Amino acid sequence: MANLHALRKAQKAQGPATIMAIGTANPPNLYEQTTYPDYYFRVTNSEHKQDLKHKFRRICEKTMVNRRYLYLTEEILKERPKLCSYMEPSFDDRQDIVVEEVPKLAKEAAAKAIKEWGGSKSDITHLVFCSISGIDMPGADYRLAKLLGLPLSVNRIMLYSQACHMGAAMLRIAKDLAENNKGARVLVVSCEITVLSFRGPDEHDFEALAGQAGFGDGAAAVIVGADPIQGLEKPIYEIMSATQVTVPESEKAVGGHLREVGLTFHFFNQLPMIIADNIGNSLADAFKPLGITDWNEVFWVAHPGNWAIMNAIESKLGLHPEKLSTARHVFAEYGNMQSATVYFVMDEVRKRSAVEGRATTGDGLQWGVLFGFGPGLSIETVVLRSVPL
Ligand SMILES: CC(C)(COP(=O)(O)OP(=O)(O)OC[C@H]1O[C@@H](n2cnc3c(N)ncnc32)[C@H](O)[C@@H]1OP(=O)(O)O)[C@@H](O)C(=O)NCCC(=O)NCCSC(=O)CC(=O)O
Repeated sequence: MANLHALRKAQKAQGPATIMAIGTANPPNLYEQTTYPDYYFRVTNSEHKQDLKHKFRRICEKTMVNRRYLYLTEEILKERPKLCSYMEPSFDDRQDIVVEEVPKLAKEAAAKAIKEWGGSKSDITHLVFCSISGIDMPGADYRLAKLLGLPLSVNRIMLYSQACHMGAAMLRIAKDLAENNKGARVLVVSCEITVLSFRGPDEHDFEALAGQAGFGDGAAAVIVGADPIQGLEKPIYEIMSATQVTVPESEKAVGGHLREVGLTFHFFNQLPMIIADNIGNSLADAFKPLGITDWNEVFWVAHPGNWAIMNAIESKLGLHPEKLSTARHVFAEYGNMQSATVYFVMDEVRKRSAVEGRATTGDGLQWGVLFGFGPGLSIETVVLRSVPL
């Protein structure tokens, strides 16, 4: 028994899971929000719906998004006109694109993370990959591992058809992998492109229209491992805890359905209040062991969702405006890239901290919260510890 105990102890890492690199990527096509209504109504052959176009312009302005990167272009849409209809069966056309393109964009982000990490690809032991799009066999994880040239021994996990909370949820998974497998180096990748949900406008479907106005395409990757090798690996944040909670009776608050017409999307207008009303309990539970009860004492890496959600959280928790300013900046510059967004925010927080001469990677503070939410309603709360700069 004593030997077994020693064996099990030797299998585990000593220190906490640590984020050692962050990489991000977007498709090359940049769309300014001011001209997007003209583009969108032209490519979807909807110019005759002028009233709806004016409404869409107002919705675009209300999002507070300035610009977004999207994989789809006018040329691609001309080749695949079914994507421009409101509800024509079009799944095969969409699937042909996402199966190929999701791993490719993911590779760009992953390659940047691996470069920053500085280790060898052969030392990557686990790959955790999420995308709403691209269900296939073998999956996008297999394609990504092949594109990157990862060892055949890499342990792969593919998470399809999840949404915005998965950026935080994958850190929860990576933490368990890194801390329970000594020497593990986990490549965590998220890639979201909106090809499944792009569709033409319909005056009776506000939720689809709001989706067209707010979602953007992006990929992000992080490397997670415990016990960084001194002189070789540079910690950015330690992951102290990671938990998920499901808000009861809230499954209709936000979600989607994969159908012949692609991915449909729905949300409640009350979503901001539902999130703001429930996040306080998650924060209290997460920070109780540290004795922290003032949410302005921690740095924030929040999934933005939309502007109203950030307003509701800020007001309910009494947050100072700078706490969500990086989340707002990322949302304004890229839109809601679903599960990838929170990694863009994390990348921006550590870069801004360095540029502004802060003492730590977390705006000069020691403790921080990385927060995600998505269909369920699932709330993910990750406690981060910054490192000195
Ligand atoms: C689209 C919005 C910017 C609109 O902002 P506001 O609601 O403040 O603006 P507003 O009230 O003036 O509404 C703008 C126009 O839309 C109309 N409108 C608003 N709500 C409506 C509804 N439910 N049904 C029909 N029309 C509606 C208004 O009448 C108005 O039209 P008119 O101008 O004609 O009077 C916002 O609702 C928004 O950000 N929605 C995004 C939703 C979203 O993407 N959520 C995803 C987060 S989910 C996530 O991140 C997690 C995940 O995906 O898992």
